[in-house]
Formats: sequence, structure tokens, C-alpha cells
Amino acid sequence: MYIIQTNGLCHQFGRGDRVVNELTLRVPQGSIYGFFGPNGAGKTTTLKLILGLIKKQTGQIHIYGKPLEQNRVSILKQIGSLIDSPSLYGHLTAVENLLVFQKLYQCRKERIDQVLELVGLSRTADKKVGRFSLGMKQRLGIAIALLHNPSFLILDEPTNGLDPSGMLEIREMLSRMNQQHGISILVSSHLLSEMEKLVSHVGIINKGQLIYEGALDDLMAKSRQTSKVIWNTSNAAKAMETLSGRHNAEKLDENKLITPNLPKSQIDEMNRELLGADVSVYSISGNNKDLESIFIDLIGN
Ligand SMILES: Nc1ncnc2c1ncn2[C@@H]1O[C@H](COP(=O)(O)OP(=O)(O)OP(=O)(O)O)[C@@H](O)[C@H]1O
Repeated sequence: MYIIQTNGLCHQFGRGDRVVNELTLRVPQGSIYGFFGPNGAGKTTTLKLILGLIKKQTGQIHIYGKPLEQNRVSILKQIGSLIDSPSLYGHLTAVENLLVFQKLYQCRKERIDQVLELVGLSRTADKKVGRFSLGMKQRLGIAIALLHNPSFLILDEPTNGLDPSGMLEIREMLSRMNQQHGISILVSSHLLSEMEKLVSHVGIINKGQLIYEGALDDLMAKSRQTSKVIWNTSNAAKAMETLSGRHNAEKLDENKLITPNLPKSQIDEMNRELLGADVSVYSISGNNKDLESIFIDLIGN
């Protein structure tokens, strides 16, 4: 079951080029879906289209199986969102800020304590927001987005500008919401090393086009298939002679060989052969790529 399905979604501002171009997204229910792309790739425009904040030009958007255009009000009741920085009143406390939005959204007052707990701000509920750190403001913005008890959260670059501990707090909070409260999350970012630790699914967009979508584990597994193993030995020439063309080994320099990512049994066999031929093996290391390197390979620069 997908929460969001778009088909052939396109958008252009004025007479400019398409900034969203034939975009077909599938966001699975229960997932934390990382929507990644370089600056200007079209992430914010896509999220605004999904939320109906800018008018759709071409293509279809289905949310919870229903077309957005005909069901906008009922669909948006199930979605919480934070696009851009949250609009907060600095002279009011966190609770007072939440009271403003609670009245506006006409939701239950008890939700205020619940959302403060959810974002980890219960202890600073009575502090003036003007004295909050950027990370705390961001969390309060997410608390406001959660007031009406949505089952799906859309966040645009929620860790932008945060220091490493602020990023960790947001990451842990989102993970808790997903795991313990069953909230699905669509989160855009260009901080891939941070997001790699959080997301279950990824969509990678470049110049308005989707260039990869799927489970993070599948993407990492695909990448491992093309990864290599580096052998640091006492004598690469002798090692090559011993292997006599097997295991697709290639000499890198005086000491190092490189092979494809072999099964463990073959690594063990090759290691024993080398030791048997009096070639010492000092280290065997993989060059598995992280999400950031895979992303750079995919977008091509
Ligand atoms: N209101 C607008 N009018 C004209 N062009 C716009 C408007 N909003 C965005 N753009 C352009 O559309 C393109 C995509 O912008 P968008 O903000 O969707 O990208 P993004 O992937 O979110 O980038 P970033 O990570 O920098 O926020 C950019 O070239 C941007 O300059």
C-alpha cells in the first residue's frame, strides 16, 4: 500500500524549464522515505505539489489511494507538514505557541502535552521560544505539524542548519515517531550521511527527474555487487603468479591487488593460497560505498 503515488507529475514556473519532469513517486505506508537531490533539483516544488500548496499542472497525485484534487480537505487532515522554517512567536512559550495553533486547528487541548512529549520538549514547555536553539524551534515546528494527530508527516530539510547534536535529536525523534507511533514520514534532504541512518526508502531526484526509487537496503545491496576488495600483501607480483588469473585479481601496485567482492568462502580460499605460497596478507578490506557516494555516482558528478 502506498501513501503517495504520483504519475507523470510536471511543473514549470512561468515560461521556464520544467523543474519537476514526469515524476512518478511511490511512498510506501509505514516507511521513512528520504527524498534526496542536489540544490535546485525540485524537491521543495514536489512537496508543495503533493500538499496542494502550488497548483498541479500535469500528471496525477494520489494520496491514500484518492486523487488529491477532489479530496484535498479529507486528505490533508491526515498529513502534517513542515516546509521552510516554522512560523513561531518568539515572545510566547512553547505551550503558548501550541495553544495558538490548537485553537486554529480546533483540536483537543490534551494534544499539546502529547506532542511536546513526542518531540522531547516537555521540560522546556514554559520557556520563551525566542530563547530556543534552532533545533528546538525545528522540533516545536514538528510538534505543531503533529497537533491534529496525522498519520503521515512531510518534512522539507528538517536538519538544515543544525549542528551534529541537533541533527541527532531530530533523527532519533523521527525514528521514534515511526517505530513507536506508526507515523510514516517523507523527508527531503541533501545531507545524505545523516539520512542514511534514518530512512527505509529513498527517492533520488535530479533536474526534476526521478533517477532512483526503492528500499535503501536494495540500493546498498546493488552497490555491494559492484564493490571491490583490496588485498594488501607483501608481494603483489608473486600473489598474481600464485593466483594465475583466478578470482579476477588485478595488480594495483607493488603490494596491493584488487578483486571483485567475492563470497566469504572464496576470500578464505584465496587467503590460504597466498599464505601457502609464502605471500603475507596484511589486510583485506572492502570499498563498500556509503549512500553519499552512491548518490554522486547516480547523479553523475
Ligand atoms: N516560485 C518560483 N519561481 C520561479 N522559480 C522557482 C520558484 N521556486 C523554485 N524555483 C526554481 O525551481 C527549481 C527547483 O527548486 P526547488 O526549491 O524545488 O529545489 P530543491 O530541490 O528543493 O532545492 P533546495 O535543496 O536548494 O531547496 C530551482 O531552479 C528554483 O530556482
